[in-house]
Amino acid sequence: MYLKTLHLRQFRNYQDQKVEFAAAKTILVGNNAQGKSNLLEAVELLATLRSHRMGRDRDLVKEGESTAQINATLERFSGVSELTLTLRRQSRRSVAINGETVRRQMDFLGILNAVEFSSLDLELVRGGPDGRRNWLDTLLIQLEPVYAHLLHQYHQVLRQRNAFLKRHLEAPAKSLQSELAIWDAQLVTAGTRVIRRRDRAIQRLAPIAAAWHASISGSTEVLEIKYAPNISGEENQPGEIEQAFLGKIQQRFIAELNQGTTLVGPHRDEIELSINQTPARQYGSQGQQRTLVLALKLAELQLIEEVVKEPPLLLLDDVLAELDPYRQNQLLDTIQDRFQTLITTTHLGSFDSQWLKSSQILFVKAGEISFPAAIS
Ligand SMILES: Nc1ncnc2c1ncn2[C@@H]1O[C@H](COP(=O)(O)OP(=O)(O)OP(=O)(O)O)[C@@H](O)[C@H]1O
Repeated sequence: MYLKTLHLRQFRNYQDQKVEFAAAKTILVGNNAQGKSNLLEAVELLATLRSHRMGRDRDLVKEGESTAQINATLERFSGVSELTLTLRRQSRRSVAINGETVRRQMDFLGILNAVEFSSLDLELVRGGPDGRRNWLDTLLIQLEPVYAHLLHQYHQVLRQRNAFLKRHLEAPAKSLQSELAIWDAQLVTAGTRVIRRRDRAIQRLAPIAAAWHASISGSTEVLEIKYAPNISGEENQPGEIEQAFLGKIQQRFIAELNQGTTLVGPHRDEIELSINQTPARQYGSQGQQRTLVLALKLAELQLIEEVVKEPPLLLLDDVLAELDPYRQNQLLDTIQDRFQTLITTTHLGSFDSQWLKSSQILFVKAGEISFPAAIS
């Protein structure tokens, strides 16, 4: 797929900026805090309706304005689409395809696909499980857009069940059992859907990531990715997972009442990353952790391409300079011209001259983009 144009209006620090992408690779150059990452974030939002920076919609709208809009023209094998995302400071966002408002956000997802790779991704190894869940969920949304809806349903039930538990913190257990059973049933149904999809995604991703990892590390290290659901067990049939889920809720009933929160379910899942059978967080150097994250990102690219049958976009936010020349080349060789790639950097010095020649270079300064004459 190919992103032909992007138009940002009152988005972050952009007032009204159009960009035409004229090559498979675009390098955005500028000092810190000029708007390079903001532009990648706009593309990420079109792909997933999420931002890895976790901002609220009102943070995405330019200061002093009430509405922001991101427009894009995207070319796919099936034809050209115009995508529009409108963000509002005070009310809900809306999306449109070819000028027609789409009521269900999941119908908007899956048109533009992108893999984002930024220095924040190192937190996948070093940080807590919520970052890994979030990463997997964002990938799943692109692999099967209906997942966005399933996840939303689960979180809705979870919020309501938590509110119920909090309201009845001091109540005697017996008096709550029958009402709680209604929430339990909904939590189990919605949660099982999430668990099964996460499990399937990791099963597909893990061997691809392990192969990339072996190739980058020269086969000296073995990467293992394991889904460690909060509802553990060998079961993988929906009925069996539901049974195990309910059983665990019953076990933790008193603890949940005491703490006023839901202690069981996929909101507590973990995705374990290990190298040579040691948890990756403890394993090693920053370089090894970077190799792992690079392998994950290359696996995401490959898996999305396999599933959607078109190469997704790759968004590289200030990460090339952090990779050593060998890993840089590994990444650049993989990309070639197959994946349209947007790259941000503060300086062009670290780029291979061949690469620079075949790339479109844009300068970003204070929310404005200039298109310089070709660099020789
Ligand atoms: N809602 C907003 N309204 C106006 N300006 C904003 C808004 N959100 C962010 N900004 C501005 O955008 C700038 C940050 O841009 P961005 O994160 O894209 O930086 P960058 O060019 O990628 O630089 P770095 O190399 O530091 O990541 C900051 O100046 C910030 O004040």
